[in-house]
Amino acid sequence: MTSEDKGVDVPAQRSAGSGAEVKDAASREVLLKVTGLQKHFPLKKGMLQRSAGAVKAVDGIDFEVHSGETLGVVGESGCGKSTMGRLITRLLEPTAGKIEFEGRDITHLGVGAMRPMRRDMQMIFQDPYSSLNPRHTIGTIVGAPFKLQGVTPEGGVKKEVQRLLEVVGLNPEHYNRYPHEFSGGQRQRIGIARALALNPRLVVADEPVSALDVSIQAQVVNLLDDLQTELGLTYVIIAHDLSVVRHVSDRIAVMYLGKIVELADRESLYKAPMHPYTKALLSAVPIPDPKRRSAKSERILLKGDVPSPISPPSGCRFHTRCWKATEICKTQEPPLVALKTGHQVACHHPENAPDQAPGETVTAAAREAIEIVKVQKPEADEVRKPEAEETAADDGATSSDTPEDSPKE
Ligand SMILES: Nc1ncnc2c1ncn2[C@@H]1O[C@H](COP(=O)(O)OP(=O)(O)OP(=O)(O)O)[C@@H](O)[C@H]1O
Repeated sequence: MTSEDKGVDVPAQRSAGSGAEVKDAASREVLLKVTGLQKHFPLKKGMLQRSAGAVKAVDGIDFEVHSGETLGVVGESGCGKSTMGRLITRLLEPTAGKIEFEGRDITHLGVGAMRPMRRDMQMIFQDPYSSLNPRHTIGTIVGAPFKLQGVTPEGGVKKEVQRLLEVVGLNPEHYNRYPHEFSGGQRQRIGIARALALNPRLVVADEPVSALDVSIQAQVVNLLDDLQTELGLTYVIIAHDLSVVRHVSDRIAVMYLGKIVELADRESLYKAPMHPYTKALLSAVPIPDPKRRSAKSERILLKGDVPSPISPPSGCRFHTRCWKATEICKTQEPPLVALKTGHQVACHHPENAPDQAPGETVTAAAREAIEIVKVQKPEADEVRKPEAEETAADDGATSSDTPEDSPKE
């Protein structure tokens, strides 16, 4: 990462004060509150388009996001993370539940009523290749939110767009260039500049780095982190594995088949995960400590695929893949409850906490549910925060580089 990224100059935007202040987010006001949120996509079949059930993509989730914090949301592909992100930014209409933003119920606001709210909540998308219109210059792309909202920033749109490009570490002189002239990392910076244009309060980033090269991932994650400190942003960052959100999240929600199965402070979740699913996900995360990196460790391989969200398993949805499952797990859905301060889990037999259904016998299927493998943890495939700045190849996104002299990844 470059020094330009670090010392972002943001005079016209909301300032958060010190980073420490920002990271003490749990004590801050609740910016977003989600209660019983559901999204069921109806399935139709035949010529008559008869109803044939529904994909229960998000199936009753509750959480809060505090002003200035980062909530990481993780889970395997198809567990409903993107749908959740699109619901909270109101790009999708919920089937049930409630979404409150700054205390206001926005669950069913129409397009017109949502327009002014859009300034306050923005989304960054996964694919920096398809999320930018190839026929528009980056000036037009980053300036689009001003046009859509009918807002003229002080000094005019061009000046503000150039300032935003600088804020995200791009050369403001590249205002008239097209997306194809930029590398993946640079395009994601363009997406970030566009998201920041209207000085939002909440930014939902849906897998913001998963389409990027590993060395570039660290730079973009660091940029998001720096921007949060500078601008007082609140983030919901969606990722499919825990290594991406590890350094930037204050709290982490783990999703499985449309449900939140664990929600905890980062420290608590990494040190003592309670849900067996989280434990399995964590066992796949590379060890960040360089001294321990060559250490052998155990990886929990979950056998079997994620069941279909059209007809999820009864009781605890994870019971078909869990090595601790008992009869109660098959029949009773465990509620998401706080078993420790700041640590909620939905499990009858949690790890690192008293068993909620002691005396139950593990089912025969559970004994076959996983495979434990000894692995030498790889060194390279992780998002490292400080080291990445020293070692990662620059993605050419500095204000002094040009797209020509910085080859695309
Ligand atoms: N518009 C839609 N119509 C029908 N089903 C949908 C729709 N959008 C998503 N789904 C389904 O909802 C479920 C959750 O999808 P979602 O994209 O939210 O998961 P995800 O955790 O973000 O996965 P990924 O990491 O692969 O994007 C999946 O089974 C998906 O196929």
